[in-house]
Amino acid sequence: MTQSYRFPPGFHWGAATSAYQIEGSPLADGAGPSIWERFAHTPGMMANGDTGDIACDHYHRYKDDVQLMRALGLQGYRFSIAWSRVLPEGTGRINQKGVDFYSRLVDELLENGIEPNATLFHWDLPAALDDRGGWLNRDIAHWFAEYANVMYKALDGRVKRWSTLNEPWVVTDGGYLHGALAPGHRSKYEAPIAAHNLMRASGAGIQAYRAVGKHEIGVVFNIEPKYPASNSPEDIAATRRAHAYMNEQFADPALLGSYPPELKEIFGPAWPDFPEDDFKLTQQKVDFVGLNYYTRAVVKHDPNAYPLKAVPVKQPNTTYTETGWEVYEQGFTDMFTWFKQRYGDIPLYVTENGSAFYDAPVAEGDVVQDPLRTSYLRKHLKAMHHAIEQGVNLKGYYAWSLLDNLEWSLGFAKRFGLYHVDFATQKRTPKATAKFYAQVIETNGAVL
Ligand SMILES: N#[N+]C[C@@H]1[C@@H](O)[C@H](O)[C@@H](O)[C@@H]2O[C@H]12
Repeated sequence: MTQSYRFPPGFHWGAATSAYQIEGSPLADGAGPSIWERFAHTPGMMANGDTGDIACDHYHRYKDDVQLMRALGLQGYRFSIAWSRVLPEGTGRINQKGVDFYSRLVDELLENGIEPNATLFHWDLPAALDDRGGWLNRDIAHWFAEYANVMYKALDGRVKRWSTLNEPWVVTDGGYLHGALAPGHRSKYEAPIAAHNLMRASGAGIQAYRAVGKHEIGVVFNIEPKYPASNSPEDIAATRRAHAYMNEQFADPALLGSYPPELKEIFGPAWPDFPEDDFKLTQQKVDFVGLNYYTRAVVKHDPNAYPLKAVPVKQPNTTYTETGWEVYEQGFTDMFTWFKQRYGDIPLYVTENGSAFYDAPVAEGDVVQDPLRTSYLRKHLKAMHHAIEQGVNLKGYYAWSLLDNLEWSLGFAKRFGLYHVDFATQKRTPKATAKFYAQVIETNGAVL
């Protein structure tokens, strides 16, 4: 009997984006600058000098982009809200034009039968708050709750699925430890403090929602399963450190109210003794957790690697994406199994999954042929189905991404979109993967 890949009735199919990566017009209509506005305009920080000044011009083209979603039969759309568009100084004064943009977007989605899924923070912290210490200032938990309440009041009811944070690990590893992302700090003393305050803020945002919200709220983590390069004790220990640092550092305080012991081993004297009371804030009941999966890492011990003493090992005879990530769909299944074993049967959404591959230029009216991206999607959807068959409480999937967009400091060259974007003309062209995904949605997976 051939395997059926039909998903459970009501499984939710969507696509995802984020504000700074697609909107453009970051300072329009009274918006304040974010740390990404500053970082992108700092010479040398962005590939090819690319910025989010225009990006996909979604701020002006959102109605057309909603029609692109409708053409695929998307049931949901995960987007993020630019904090400094609605609170230009991060707290206090509300920029109603900024709030109105997201209100119009939500209404456009609902009018086209697409469920809005809003992320409050997808890396673009208001610059004014960074000037006050940003994620290093414990007050940011209150600043975030104030911002969250502004958006709950404006959108809750029309938005029925909220996330507090997107991928806090990337914020601290890229923005505070290695300096490759905004705000570009390089300190093993700052990274744990920023990480802890991110989870305090997430907890404060969830607490605030419980007081006024009537629907669902959760948090989104990136998970990269780690596999030892050998059975040597050193490699196994290195793998454990890498796993705790990336996959448990944020989910544990949110879902268990503690940190894994490896973090003190990794950071040593740079690891603060956080007040026990903080975990009463970080640990809040969530209605779901969003998991972003792209790849796995095979890990070996390296005494010179800072600060993990662990490095990834490239694998032979396999496919790697344009972002240097191994195509490894078994890791997708393994991730769900691990997460359920450690944190219990929490409802889960795949809030991002996708791949960047080179896309050949297109002729007018053609479909961009992208076989490697379609293969990646097909393999990962099948792996996701296996997880559901093993009892994982998986409710939905958001493909990353609806559109080719600004891949942060990697610029526009890394293309993840279901739709190709010609950034010179802003023309959107469907890729073959978009057509395939539309069939997956229409058949609820039976086409796989
Ligand atoms: N790189 N990459 C693709 C994708 C990025 O574009 C998203 O903004 C992040 O949430 C996450 O890192 C994943």
